[in-house]
Amino acid sequence: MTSRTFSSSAAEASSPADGSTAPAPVLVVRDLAAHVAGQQVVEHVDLEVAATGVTALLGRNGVGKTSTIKAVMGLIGRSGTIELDGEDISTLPTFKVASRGVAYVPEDREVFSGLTVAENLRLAERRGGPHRYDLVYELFPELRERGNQAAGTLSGGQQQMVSLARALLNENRVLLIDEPTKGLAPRLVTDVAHALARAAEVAPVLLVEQNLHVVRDLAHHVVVLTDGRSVHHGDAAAFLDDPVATQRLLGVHGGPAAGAA
Ligand SMILES: Nc1ncnc2c1ncn2[C@@H]1O[C@H](COP(=O)(O)OP(=O)(O)OP(=O)(O)O)[C@@H](O)[C@H]1O
Repeated sequence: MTSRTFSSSAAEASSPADGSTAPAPVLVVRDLAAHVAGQQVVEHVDLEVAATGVTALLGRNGVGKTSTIKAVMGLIGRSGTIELDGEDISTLPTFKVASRGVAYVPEDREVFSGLTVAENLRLAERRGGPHRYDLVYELFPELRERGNQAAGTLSGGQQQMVSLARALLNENRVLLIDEPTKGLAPRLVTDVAHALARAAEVAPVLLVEQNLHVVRDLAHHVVVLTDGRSVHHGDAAAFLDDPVATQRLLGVHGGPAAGAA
């Protein structure tokens, strides 16, 4: 059933085949806690995003995956340690976290619907550049063709492309991407997964994703949350191949043919 149909390169990129030591993780989070409207939504999360490739952040609905990403971005109140390339960013406001090179692709795309595709991209340009329009249009040629179209009139998949393109436009140290295939038709899931694989060649990715086919194809490492706590870290394939662990932690029967959650 499952096959490496999108691209296996991202999943394999971060595996040092020669036995050499893996490079230091780009993002290290320790003892993260976060709250929204007086409610604690993240209790204790430790995670590392590998220096290359895709690290997947997994868990059942409502366990705190999105809140973890928002806490890293400083979008919700947080405590704990967050280091980017060894530098503490845990007290920085969101605009400074972003300007240090942490890109966020939110779950609901959040394009400016009244603006054109081109204007959405222009708005994302970070001062000083460089701006990688070549990469963006190579990955998403449709966005060039639809440059004058209002983003709100795009399909869900096309809006996802705009959202990913905004993150890829600038040189970032790490991409935090929240459920990019959510609600997309199977063909578009494949397209977005292709784009994610290419994105991971440009910058390491922390990916929240419910579709385990996509996780299997893209991710090298997984971090699994339960009730606001990180409870498992490790090799993605080993985790997905363990039906007991996937059943217990994700509520789906895993195993070598693990499918969508
Ligand atoms: N603005 C908010 N106000 C109150 N509770 C919130 C708010 N945002 C999130 N929560 C709660 O925090 C918990 C974690 O939510 P979060 O969206 O981080 O989970 P998730 O793992 O990303 O879920 P899903 O997979 O369903 O997107 C949930 O119980 C949710 O109801």
